[in-house]
Amino acid sequence: MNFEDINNLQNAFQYGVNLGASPNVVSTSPTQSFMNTLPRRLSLSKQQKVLKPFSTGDIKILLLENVNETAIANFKEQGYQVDFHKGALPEDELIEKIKDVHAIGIRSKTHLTENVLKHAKNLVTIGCFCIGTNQVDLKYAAKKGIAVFNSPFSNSRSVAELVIGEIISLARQIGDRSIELHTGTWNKVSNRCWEVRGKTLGIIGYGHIGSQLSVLAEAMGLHVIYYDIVTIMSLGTAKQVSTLDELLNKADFVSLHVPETPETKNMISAPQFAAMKDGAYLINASRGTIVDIPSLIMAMKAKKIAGVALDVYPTEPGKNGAGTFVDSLNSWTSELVSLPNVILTPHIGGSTEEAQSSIGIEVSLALSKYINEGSSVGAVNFPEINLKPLDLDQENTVRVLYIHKNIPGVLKTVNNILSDHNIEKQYSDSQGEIAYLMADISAVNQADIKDIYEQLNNTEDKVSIRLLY
Ligand SMILES: NC(=O)c1ccc[n+]([C@@H]2O[C@H](COP(=O)([O-])OP(=O)(O)OC[C@H]3O[C@@H](n4cnc5c(N)ncnc54)[C@H](O)[C@@H]3O)[C@@H](O)[C@H]2O)c1
Ligand SMILES: O=C(O)CC[C@@H](O)C(=O)O
Repeated sequence: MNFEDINNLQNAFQYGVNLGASPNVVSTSPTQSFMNTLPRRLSLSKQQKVLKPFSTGDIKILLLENVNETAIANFKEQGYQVDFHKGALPEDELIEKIKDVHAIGIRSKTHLTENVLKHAKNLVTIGCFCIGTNQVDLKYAAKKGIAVFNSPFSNSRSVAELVIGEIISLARQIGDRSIELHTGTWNKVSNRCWEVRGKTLGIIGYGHIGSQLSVLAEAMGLHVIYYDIVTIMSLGTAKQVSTLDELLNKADFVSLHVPETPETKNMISAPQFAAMKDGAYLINASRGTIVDIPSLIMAMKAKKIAGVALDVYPTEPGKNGAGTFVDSLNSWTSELVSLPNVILTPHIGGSTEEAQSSIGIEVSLALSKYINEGSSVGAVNFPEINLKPLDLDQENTVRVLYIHKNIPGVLKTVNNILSDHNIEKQYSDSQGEIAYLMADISAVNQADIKDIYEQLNNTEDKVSIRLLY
């Protein structure tokens, strides 16, 4: 990018970046109306200076997987160009599209691997409009200077509520009774149908979702035990157990709420099914790789496990539609669907109006703040830094956003370049191989901007650079 490109961009941002402007949020419930105040609560003051972002073209945002309309509205309000798609894209199309966008918004189906990201020439930031970020190569993204944001808890309650519904549905075999009646069969039975009161729920992973579930489950009279790799304060009368086996030995219902990591891959497999109580139930609304499904099928056929609810799968279809959940996707599909008391949902744990609308607002604000101001607060792969927005009277102040390799001597080089000017504020932090410096430089004229840009751009250890003014 040369300086002329930079100047040509300014008109593209004539709509400014005031995040406080009306958000066009859809309101559907009391919870929602609280969440709808989020943009106002996070808004920039009217007295703040509107910074003009630079890039090689207008800011282009690619939104996949039916990201909520609240995000589209927020991005459009920034003046960005939004390319919206309901589903995920096949890899070749994704590679074509990602080549010239500055930001991409995805959910769980789009895999932003090194192979995809290496084609992203202008990508500044990635928004995961969900909790999980395992679908993104976070390390490679950081190496390329791309900040990744997510929504750490906006759909936690929705998942916990789904699991509560599934606990009762499994205990009462509701899925099977419903399928039977749909096909004309009246089957009024009580055999092996239970109340949940007094039973034990074992929660694996006591984070945002696991702890919400704990509170809801106790309200229904379940005893709660949980296993986590860190010691976590229990809510209510729940008790942390020290081993996974102890939890599996004691729980009537086991619910998984751990992230996808190398340690959690096939965390529940044949030995763990063997350790579970006879007739126990399993619920997985975390990630599909955590349960070894062929072992689950064996445990169910042996009547060791009385029922299972799955919301996530090792491989999931990229789009909605008939004929997508079949053996060619996961070889065991037809065997699994033929078993009794198996509740299967299409990764809808976080799919409620409330959650999706909140996530849309939260992640689009984080991306806009990063694009417009450089604030990386909330980034999951990147040093989190922020400087307060510039005031209107700071007319000749330039904000330098400099991402560089985390090696000795870089700051000395950068500060040598900046030393002819007044560095009003500077904030720098590092995470792993990457470091990020934000600096506000005052008394800078147009020619100085060009000079600062070119000098910084020529530094050896630069990963990427943006100047805002
Ligand atoms: N089905 C859905 O639609 C849906 C929606 C949201 C989240 N999720 C999934 O649920 C997972 C959990 O979400 P969360 O917000 O509660 O995450 P979280 O980070 O708040 O909590 C995860 C907990 O798991 C623990 N943990 C990590 N590794 C562990 C291990 N090996 N053994 C035991 N405990 C371990 C952590 O210490 C933490 O307490 C997410 O990572 C995501 O994959 C699914
Ligand atoms: O909305 C999605 O696709 C993902 C939901 C969930 O798995 C998450 O990680 O938040």
